[in-house]
Amino acid sequence: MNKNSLGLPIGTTLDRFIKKKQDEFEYATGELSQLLRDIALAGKIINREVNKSGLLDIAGAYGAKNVQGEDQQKLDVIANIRFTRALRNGGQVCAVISEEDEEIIHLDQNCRYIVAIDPLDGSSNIDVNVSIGTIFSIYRRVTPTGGPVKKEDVLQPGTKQVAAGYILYGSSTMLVYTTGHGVHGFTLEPSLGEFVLSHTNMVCPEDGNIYSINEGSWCQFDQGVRDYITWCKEEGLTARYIGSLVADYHRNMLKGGIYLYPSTEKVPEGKLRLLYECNALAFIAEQAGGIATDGKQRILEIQPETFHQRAPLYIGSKKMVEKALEFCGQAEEAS
Ligand SMILES: O=P(O)(O)OC[C@H]1O[C@](O)(COP(=O)(O)O)[C@@H](O)[C@@H]1O
Ligand SMILES: [Mg+2]
Ligand SMILES: [Mg+2]
Repeated sequence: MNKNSLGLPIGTTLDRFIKKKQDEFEYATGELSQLLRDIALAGKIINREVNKSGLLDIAGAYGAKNVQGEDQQKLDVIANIRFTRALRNGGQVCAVISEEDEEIIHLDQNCRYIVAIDPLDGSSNIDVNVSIGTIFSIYRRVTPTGGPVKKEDVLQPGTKQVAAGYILYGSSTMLVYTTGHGVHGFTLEPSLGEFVLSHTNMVCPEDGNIYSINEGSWCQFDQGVRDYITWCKEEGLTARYIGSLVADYHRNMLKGGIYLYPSTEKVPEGKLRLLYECNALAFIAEQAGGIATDGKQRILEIQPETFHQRAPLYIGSKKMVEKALEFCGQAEEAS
């Protein structure tokens, strides 16, 4: 029987993989396994909606703004409802913090898992048929189960994540996650409706030649950032920017590259959200041998103060992020 590098048969489904991993942990209760399955199920449901996102009833703006002041797209709202419902029905989660909700969504306080989620990442690309995603972080609450979930349960540094990942709705649909024991990727086999193990022990190349940044913000960048981009051009590096964080990060993790969203005059604290964008990708990046920093410190070490706080993000291949920090570190120190 053909086996992959984990000794698992080719075509191993996510369910079987989760079960095998659970059996490796003597004290595993199965709760986290079930939660990962619930997220995968919600991902399949969203995938179905995304595939028809060009059709009238799904396309376009929802007509309301989220806590960030951004116009919500219909699919942002649909994805938020579907994920919250799947997590509620799954019965493993006591609270959710979502990009689309200002406050904590309280579920079953007898449960011990907290999920931070960006239900639909890359919203500006929904209606133009470009890859989009979902990003999730999982924590254990710090207050006792049975009692109300408190701010400190949600405002935990990224180092406390027990699992994190993303779903990429692209030419194929992939679920990529880590529980702190390597990064594995599963591709949705549409005819089976199953996520099948396709990428084991994903490693981000130490160096690469792709840089991803919205150069449209050039006039707002600090000199250090401008100098780094100029250096990338002089070195003949390739510019790639999809405008969906999940898709840009995924490509760069596979091929070697750096994604930067620095602080700018318009967004002095950065654009991307710490709890449900930066932390999850930082956990994945570090587990794949890459680096994730805000220009001053590891993203995972930032102590969150508010649910929707933002952070500058420099993430990707180790040598490339180190080079960027040579240019940009001072910029972030000064900001
Ligand atoms: O349009 P900009 O300023 O380049 O920002 C693009 C970035 O914003 C995001 O769309 C923010 O995420 P949401 O779509 O979830 O709000 C990222 O996916 C993307 O990398
Ligand atoms: Mg996002
Ligand atoms: Mg979003």
